[in-house]
Order: sequence, then C-alpha cells, then structure tokens
Amino acid sequence: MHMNLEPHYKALRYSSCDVPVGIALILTSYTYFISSLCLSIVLYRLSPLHPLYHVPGPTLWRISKLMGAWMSYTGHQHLYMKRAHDKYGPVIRTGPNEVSVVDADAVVSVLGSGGLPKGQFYEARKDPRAPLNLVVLQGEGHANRRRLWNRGMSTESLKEYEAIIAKRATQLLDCVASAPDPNIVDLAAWISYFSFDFMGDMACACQFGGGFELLHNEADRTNIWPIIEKFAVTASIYCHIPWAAHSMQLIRLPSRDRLRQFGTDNALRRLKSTTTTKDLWYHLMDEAGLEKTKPPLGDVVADGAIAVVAGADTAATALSSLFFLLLSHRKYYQALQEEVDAHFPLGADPLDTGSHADMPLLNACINEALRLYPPVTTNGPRQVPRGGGRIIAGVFIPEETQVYLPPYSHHRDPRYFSPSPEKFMPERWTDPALAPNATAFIPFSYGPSNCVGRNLAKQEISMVACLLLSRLELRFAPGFDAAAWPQQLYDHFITTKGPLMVSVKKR
Ligand code: HEM
Repeated sequence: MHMNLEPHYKALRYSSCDVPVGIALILTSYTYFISSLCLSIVLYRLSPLHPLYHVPGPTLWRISKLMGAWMSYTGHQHLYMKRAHDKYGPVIRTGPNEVSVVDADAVVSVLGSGGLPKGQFYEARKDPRAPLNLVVLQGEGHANRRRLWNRGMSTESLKEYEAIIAKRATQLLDCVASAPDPNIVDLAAWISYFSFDFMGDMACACQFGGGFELLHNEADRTNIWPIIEKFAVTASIYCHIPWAAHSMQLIRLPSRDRLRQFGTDNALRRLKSTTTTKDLWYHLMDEAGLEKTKPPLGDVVADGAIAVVAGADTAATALSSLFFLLLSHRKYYQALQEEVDAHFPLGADPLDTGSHADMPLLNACINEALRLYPPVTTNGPRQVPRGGGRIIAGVFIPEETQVYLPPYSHHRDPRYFSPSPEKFMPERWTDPALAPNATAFIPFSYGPSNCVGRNLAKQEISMVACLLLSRLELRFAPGFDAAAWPQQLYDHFITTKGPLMVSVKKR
C-alpha cells in the first residue's frame, strides 16, 4: 500500500526553516509556563497550604497585592479596609502575606516596645541616593536619631517655637481676613500654606529668607506642595509590591530627586545663616553639642526634608478637618468660640498657649477631628520577624507577614468609640460616662516609633484654632457642597484634600 507522505514532508520543511513558527512555538511554551506558574501561585495563595489560609479576607486581596496598589491609587484604601473589617472581623487578610488588625490590645503588642519592627513597606520608601531619615531607620540607628528629635520636641523646645507659630498664624489670619472675595475663601489651601511655611521655618531656616513663603506669595512658587504629594502618591502605590519597590529604588524618580535637592538646598542656606534661634534644625544638628559625635550633615538634611513631609500636610489636614467639623456642627462651633472668648477676652492674646490645658472643649474637638479624619489614615505596617510567628489579637500570624493597624478603622469601631462612632461627638472626651478606649485612639500611632511631632502638632492646631475663632466668623461659602468634602480626603499615607470654601467676616 502506498501512502502519500508529501503533506507531512511539507509541514516538516516549513517548521524547520520558517522562523515565525519557531518564535510562535517558543512564545506558546513561554506563555504556558508563565500561566501555569501564575496559576500555581494563585492556587497556593488560596489553598490550605498557605500559612495565612485561616485568616479571612476578600479573595482578590488574598491572591495579589495588585489590589492594594490599586486601592492606594484611588486614595480610598482606608475605606476599603474599613468595609472589609466590617464584613470579615478584626483580623483580615489584605494581601498574600499581609494582614490588617483592628484591636486595642494589638496596638500595644504590635506597636509598643517589644512589638514588631518596620519591614518591607518602609524599604520601598528609602532613597538609595541619600542617607536614611528617621521614618525608615530601625533599631539602634533609629533610637540614636530619635534622641535628637526628642530634644527638639521637649517642652522647653516647644516654648521656643511659639513665636515662630505665632508669626505664621498671624500672617494666616491676615490673609484669610483680607481675601479679595470674603465669600469664597479656600480655608484648606490657606491652612496648608501656613503649615508649609511654618515647617519651612522650623526645619529649613526659611524664616531667614529664601523659604517657601506660600502665605506671602498667596501661591506655591517653590512647587514644594506638588513635589511632596507626587512623591507620596507614587510611593503609596509601589510600596505595596515588593518587586516594583525594588525596581523603583533603581530608577530615578523626579519627585524623589527634587525632594532630595530641596533638602540639600535648605541645608546649605541654613548653614550660611548666622541664626542662634533654637529651631528644629538646631536640635537635629546638635548645635548644643550634647552628643559624643556630631550627626553627619547628610543625616540632618534627610531629617530636615522628612520634617516637612511628615509635619506640614498632616497638621494641615487636622486643622482643615477640625474647621470642617465645626462648620458642619454650628452648636459646637459656637460653644468652642465661647470657650475661646472666655479664655481670651478683648485685649488678651489668643496665641498664648498658657490656657490650652484648661480648654476641655478645644481638646475634645481636636481629638474628634483626629479620630474621624486621622491625617495618617492607614499608617505603614509592621512585619513579623523571621524565626517564628506571633499571636496577634488571638490569631496566629506567621513570620514575615506585614501587619497593618489602620487608625481609620480603629477610630470608627463601636467596641472602642460608642455610641455612634461615625458621629462628631466631642463630649465623648469630656463626659466620663462616654469615655472611649484611649488605646484604640492612634492618630499619632503608638510606641517607640510613634509621631515624634505630636505635641508640636497639637500646639500648632490649638494656637491657630484659638486665633481664627476669636477673630473671625466663619461659615461654609454659599453653594459649597460640604457633604462631599470628606470624600475628597485621599489616603496616600499622608492625606490629600480638596478645597474647603468658607465665607469670612471679621468679628
Ligand atoms: C496632626 C498632625 C500629625 C499627625 C496626625 C501625625 C501622625 C504620624 C504618624 C501616624 C506617624 C507614624 C508612626 C508610625 O510609623 O507608627 C508619624 C511619624 C512621624 N511624624 Fe508625625 N504626625 C503629625 C505631625 C507631625 C509634625 C508636626 C511633625 C514634625 C516634624 C511630625 C514628624 C514625624 C516624624 C519625624 C515621624 C517619624 C517618627 C519615627 O519613626 O520615629 N509629625 N506621624
């Protein structure tokens, strides 16, 4: 029997000499390889073999951190996390090797001394071309640097800073009170100008010239604000994905480069100035000579820049949220104004800090603003070190897992803030019957890496609030959609915010 083998010979001839067929074969096998690899990773991450199988959470989050990156891109990570906690409970899986915990005891065991170190998330925030700043330092290096910062935030140091805050707060008052159209004033923008100018004075000697002068220029001519926000947004997205974070360390990021350049320029200007003012720089540089060895200039430059990043936007968000809440609740606006008037009658200086401790409503309103809209909404995670897991909130969490303790979700948890955790209720801080669980109140985090600038921030917020309430009558601008304002608070580690339009009358 004769078989016609011609077609088979043809096929063989084409496959051996036709290059596209070869490439197609390689691509096909590569695609099969990659798909089966991805599929096996996905199946492993969902399977009972994964050490975090027992922790509940949305399926897509268990599979990949791409969801985390996307949530940060939208700026709504805090809302997604809160919704997931409401659905799945206090300990949820937010990534293949990541959990989020809402639990007051965990605040102490995770963030307190003897808790968990910072991990992979903070690696992504390191600038490979500059010395490390306080936020990304760990262990002994962190403790040594923190000593300088603590001196810069002592009670005596804060006393020294009062005059710097007072000067900028008065400038803010003048700008807001003399706005060209008193019926449409963007209070959030002016407050941000104030806090950038103030942090510039504190950490970069901008009070001696060459500073940001956003208030004076009525605009951000130095472009510092978008530089910081761009860096914050970019970093908040890529630090979810370890391989992307490592690649980002290798490539040049314009916002990171500009931030570094900005720090260096400020340092040079500060070094040239002959000031004897004890600002933050004075302490970071150890100009008093209290350390055995002087800190290297590069470290101080890195910390000067992080002071502006960590201190300006956060305090501005807190102040803007405070005014938003007061304007939305006139009863409390008036009550607080009465408290301010009682402490600062005509002729008294509302910038005097001596009364702050005796102003219960002021402190309660600030706490409520920090509770409902914490300026660091989700905060960075800690990481379980190698060498065994930990029991956190009663759940075994294996080694190398990243652990978030999101302030936004803690602050709206009815176990800790009742009744009505979603409501602005300053009396929960003044009426012992309504006392919240203070351990779950973590706007400044907790433990050895908590916010070193918290007392400065409170002083700044109190001084500005007293001054504006005593000198101005504020209302939402006609037609302003106040209900939409909280939706424009975007979580990018720090918080970006929309305009807060008010009408202003002098009192
Ligand atoms: C209302 C205003 C502020 C809020 C809500 C806030 C909140 C926070 C939070 C949540 C952390 C993270 C701690 C952690 O990793 O667990 C932090 C760290 C930090 N904050 Fe603030 N902050 C504020 C204002 C300031 C100010 C005015 C400064 C002054 C320069 C400042 C400087 C820092 C620094 C340097 C760190 C790193 C501390 C360390 O790692 O040891 N913050 N802040």
